[in-house]
Amino acid sequence: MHPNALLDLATDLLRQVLKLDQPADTVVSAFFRKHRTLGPRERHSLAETAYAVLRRRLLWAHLAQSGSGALERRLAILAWQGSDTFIRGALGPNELAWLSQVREVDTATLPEKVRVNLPDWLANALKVELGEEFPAFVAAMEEPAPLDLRINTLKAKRETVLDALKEAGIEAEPTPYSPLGLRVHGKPALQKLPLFVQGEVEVQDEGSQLLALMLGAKRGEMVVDFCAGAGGKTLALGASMRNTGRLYAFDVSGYRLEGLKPRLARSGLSNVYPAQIAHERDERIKRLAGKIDRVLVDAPCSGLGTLRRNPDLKWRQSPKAIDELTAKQAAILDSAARLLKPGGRLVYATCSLLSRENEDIARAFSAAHPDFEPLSAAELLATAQVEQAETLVREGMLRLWPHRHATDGFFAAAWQRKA
Ligand SMILES: C[S@@+](CC[C@H](N)C(=O)[O-])C[C@H]1O[C@@H](n2cnc3c(N)ncnc32)[C@H](O)[C@@H]1O
Repeated sequence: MHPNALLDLATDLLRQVLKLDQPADTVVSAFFRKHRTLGPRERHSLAETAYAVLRRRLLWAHLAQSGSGALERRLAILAWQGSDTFIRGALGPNELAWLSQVREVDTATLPEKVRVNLPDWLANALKVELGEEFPAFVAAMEEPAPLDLRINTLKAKRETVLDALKEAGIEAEPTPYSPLGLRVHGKPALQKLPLFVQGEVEVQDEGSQLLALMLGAKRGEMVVDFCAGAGGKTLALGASMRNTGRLYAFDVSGYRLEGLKPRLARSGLSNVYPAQIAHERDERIKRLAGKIDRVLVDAPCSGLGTLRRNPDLKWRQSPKAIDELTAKQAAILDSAARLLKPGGRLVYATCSLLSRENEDIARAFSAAHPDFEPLSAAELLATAQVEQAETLVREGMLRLWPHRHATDGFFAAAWQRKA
């Protein structure tokens, strides 16, 4: 495709993505469905350019002020993710001169807000969380998230998968904390590899693997994954139960649960019972009250721990949305806790970075439920063979950060229901 035509498409895509009324990946997928003739390289440049703009939106918007023409076109030029020679082929003499001039700007001299690329409410909250680590966090948000795999222990061992990947020309290494994880170098296509098709591995961030390990689900138990979604953690729990017992995968979204089906088929698990519930107080929950050994609440949250993958979230979330989420999180945790038998284990988890969605919810739950004893995350993780477990924990709760642990941002707290 001629550079001009591709830049026009990038401009059009950015116009849609920057409405921020839908998740960026939804907008990008719909755009590619509409433009079916685009090749893989062109898709890659368009999608990566859109994400690059979202990641550093305030910086690009600041630099774009000096140019002329459609704002989205200027943003696409500045953030272009593809060959420089190619994009220059789309520019007229004025744009070329402008681009050279903008590239001379020393970004270190720009105002802080433009350098951190976060809305004020979020930057302020994260400064409180992180103190002097805030700049390291900001820098980490500009790095791509790694590609991690979880070994399906029903079907394979980490060493054999590592060898098979090597044979396929894919480099990987064991993840530093999860005993079930591999971190793959680069972004190779894995979907067609026999070990993926046959369910020996699943793509799962190392942090997500650690949450499932904290639940410690065992053979023959009754376990509930209360907010199962497309089942990332369900699959890990089912394997940890050695495909025995009963694992209920609940979610209010039938659409998300549908996504679990092909993954379940690959995994070889037959102990999983997916069920759509109407809300957290559904009849089904009442029927199972007091009967369950372990419950994971992977609560709906702001998702801010996944900003490297979903940079649009920082512009789409708001303090008001967080207020609504925290009310929901508390209600779900409260209801899910009723499921537990005496002696049973409850884990509350999010992929949020904000204490409002994390420690505050956990502390309020502890205060309102003296019959639930808080458990030490470090001890639970160490028991699950997690290396350096104590470095993953703050005040007894799991707290993972992209800049510290190279995982997505995650939180988890655990309790035991008193006998
Ligand atoms: C963080 S996502 C779950 C991700 C999933 N556990 C995984 O590992 O792939 C949160 C899920 O909670 C679901 N959810 C929202 N409200 C709920 C409720 N009241 N009861 C149960 N699930 C709910 C959402 O549909 C969403 O799938």
